[in-house]
Amino acid sequence: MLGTASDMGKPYRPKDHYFQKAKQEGLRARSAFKVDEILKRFPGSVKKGAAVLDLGAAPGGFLQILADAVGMNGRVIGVDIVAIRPFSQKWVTTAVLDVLADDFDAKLAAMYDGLYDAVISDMAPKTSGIKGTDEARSLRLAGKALEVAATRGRPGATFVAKVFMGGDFEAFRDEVRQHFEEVKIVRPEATRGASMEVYVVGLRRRGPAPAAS
Ligand SMILES: C[S@@+](CC[C@H](N)C(=O)[O-])C[C@H]1O[C@@H](n2cnc3c(N)ncnc32)[C@H](O)[C@@H]1O
Repeated sequence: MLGTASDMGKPYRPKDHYFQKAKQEGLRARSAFKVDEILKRFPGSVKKGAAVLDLGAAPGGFLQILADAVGMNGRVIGVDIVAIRPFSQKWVTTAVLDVLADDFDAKLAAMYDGLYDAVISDMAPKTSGIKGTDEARSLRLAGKALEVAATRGRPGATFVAKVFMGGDFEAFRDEVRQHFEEVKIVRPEATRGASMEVYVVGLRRRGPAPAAS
């Protein structure tokens, strides 16, 4: 069986089962299967009509799944430091933004100044090969995603962020617990065997509603 824990430690295979399946299904990235699995595991986490923010969204695999999940009465905003090929669905908007830039919050608010029902991050740093450095960089990106969820998420909102396990992972999970009623750690089946990545899922953001920007 492919893509399961039994793959742990197997060598990196760029053109694996999920890569081929993504190609066949017209998906922009194999990672689409990861968010699809997360949404299926937590029914109601992203509903029809929801406003969703996707951080680190290029090339757009997650966006394809999220666009279908929210439907035409929803709204999906996708940002990344690299450009995302435009979507035909009018409810999907993308922009080239660096979440760590000083003007990120202002630029994001200029795109959409409402509250989000879900903030999702698949952001990953360029890896250096130095474990501690890569873990710290991954946590910094996830930490920024959490800050956005805490300041722009509606009470009851969903949070999903990819994190490389290790380092201060547990402190980050505890921080997510302060903002969300329930926190789950998910390693989707489509995760490559040797990868240390997991998704921290926060369900039901605790109130009150953040002040309007
Ligand atoms: C694994 S890829 C995302 C794949 C995407 N979820 C999909 O399904 O197509 C990780 C992304 O994080 C982005 N990223 C890394 N650092 C970032 C930052 N500071 N701001 C925004 N995006 C960033 C990278 O450019 C990269 O496209």
